[in-house]
Amino acid sequence: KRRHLPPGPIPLPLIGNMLSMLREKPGYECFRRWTKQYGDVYTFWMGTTPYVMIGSYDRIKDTFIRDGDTYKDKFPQPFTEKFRGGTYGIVETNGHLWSTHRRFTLSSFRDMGLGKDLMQEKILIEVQESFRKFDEHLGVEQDIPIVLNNAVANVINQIVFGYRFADDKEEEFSKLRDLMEYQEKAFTTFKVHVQVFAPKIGQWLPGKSLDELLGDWKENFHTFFNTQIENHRQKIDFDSEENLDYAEAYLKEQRKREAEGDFELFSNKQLMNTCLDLWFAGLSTTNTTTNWIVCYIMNTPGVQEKMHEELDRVIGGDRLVTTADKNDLPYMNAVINESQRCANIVPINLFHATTKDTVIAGYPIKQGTGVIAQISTVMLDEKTFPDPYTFNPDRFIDENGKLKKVEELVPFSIGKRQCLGEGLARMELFLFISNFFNRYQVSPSSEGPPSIDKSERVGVFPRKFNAILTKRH
Ligand code: HEM
Repeated sequence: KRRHLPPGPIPLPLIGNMLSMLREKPGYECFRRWTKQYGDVYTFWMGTTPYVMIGSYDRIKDTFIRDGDTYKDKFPQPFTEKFRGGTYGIVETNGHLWSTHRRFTLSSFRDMGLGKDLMQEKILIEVQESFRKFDEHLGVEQDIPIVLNNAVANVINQIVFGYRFADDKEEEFSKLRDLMEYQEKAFTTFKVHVQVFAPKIGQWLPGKSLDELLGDWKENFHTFFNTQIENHRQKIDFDSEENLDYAEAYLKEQRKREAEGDFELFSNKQLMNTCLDLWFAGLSTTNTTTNWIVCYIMNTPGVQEKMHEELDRVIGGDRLVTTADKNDLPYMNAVINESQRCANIVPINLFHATTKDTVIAGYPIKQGTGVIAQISTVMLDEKTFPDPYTFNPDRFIDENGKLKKVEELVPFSIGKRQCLGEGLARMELFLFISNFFNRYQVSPSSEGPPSIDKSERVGVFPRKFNAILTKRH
C-alpha cells in the first residue's frame, strides 16, 4: 500500500507510526521531525490507516484553501460514531448533512447576535460574575481554572440552551465537569489510543476496554443533552419570531422541515449531536486556551507588567475592557496570539479525507484518503517563529509598536472546515483575559507558577493550579 503514497516514516505492522506520537508527548515533535526529513508532504500511519500530512503553511494554503472542496470531508472515526450512535453532528459529518448544518448554525449564531454587542454583553456578565467569585478569596491561594471554566461553560450553555450554571444549576455543571475530566483521563490512555486506531492489538493490552469506559459516561452525557432538548420542546412558543437559544432555533427549523415532509435532515439524533458538538467544541477548546494563557503569562517574567502598563494607559480601573478597545491594546493581543501559538491545543488536528482523486506535491492521491492540515507544525516552524518553544509575545509586535499580522498563526485551522466558533472564541479570549488582568495582580501560589510541561499525555489539556489574586485598582 505504501508504494502509492508520499514517502514517510516506516510504519510498524498493525500499529503504524503511532508509537512515535505516544513517545513524544504531547505529539508535536514527531511531526516537526518528519517535515524536516521528508518535506511538507509525507504519510503518517495511525494503526493500519494512512494519513497524508501537510506540514507547511504554503502547502496547506495550496490544498485546503485553493482547492478547498477536495479537502472538506472528514475521515470516518468508528470510536466517535459509537459515542454518537451513528454519523451525526457537524464536526464529523460530510456532504449535505454537514453543509446544511454548518450554514444553519452560522446563520442562527448571527441571528442571536454573535459577533455583535449582544454577545459581548453576555460574556461581560460572565466576566463580572467571575470577579465576584475571585473577590471572595482575595489575597489567599485560590483555584483560578475552576472559575474561568465555569464562566466559559456559561457562555456556551447560554448560546445552546439559554441558561447559566448558576445557583441551583451549579451542581449540574459540577457533574458535567467531572464527566469531562473523566473523558480527558480515560480516553487518552495508551491502551485507548491503540484500541481506537489498532483494535487488533489494543484489545490485548491490560486496562479497561473502550466499551467499558464508554458505558455510563455516554449515558450521562446523552441524558443531559436529551433532557435539555425535551424541556425546550415542551416550553417554546413555535410561533414566536425570535429565538432565545440555538436549541429553540433548531426545533423550529425541524418543525418547518417536517411540515414539508422532510424528517431526515433535522432529526432528533442530529439535533442532540449538533448541540453536543457546539457544547464540547465551544467549551473544551476555549477553556483549555484560557487556562494556558494564564499559565504562560505566570511563567514569563515581565509579561504581566507590560500588560498592566498598557491596560493602565488605555483603560484604567473604572470600567470594563470591551471589544471597542481591541485595536488600542496591541500587547494584549500579542499575548493572546502567542499563547494560542504556544498552547497549540491540537497537536494532530482533525482527520480529513479527499473528496476526489487528486495530486499533492506530484503524488497521486485517491479519493477517500485521509489527509491532515498539520497546523501544530506550522505554528512551531522556526522560519516564521524563531526559537518556537519560547513564549515571546513581542514576536507579534512590529517596530512601531503595532500588532503584526502573521498568517501562519492558525490555531483555528484553515479551509472549509475552519473552526465555526472562531469569532465567539476570539471575543471570549479577549474579554476574559484582558478584564482578568486589568482587575488583578496574579501571583503564584506557594507551589510556584503552574507547570507548562506537556510531556505527560498525548494532547493538550487544562492545568489545575492555584494562584493569589490582589485587586489593582
Ligand atoms: C480557542 C478556541 C477554539 C479553538 C482553538 C478551536 C479550534 C478548532 C479547530 C482546530 C477545528 C478543526 C478544523 C479542521 O477540521 O481543520 C475546529 C472545528 C470546529 N470548531 Fe472550534 N475552536 C475553538 C472554539 C470553538 C467554539 C467556541 C465553538 C462553538 C461555538 C467551536 C466549534 C467548532 C465546530 C462546530 C467545528 C467543526 C467545524 C466543521 O467541521 O465544519 N470551536 N475548531
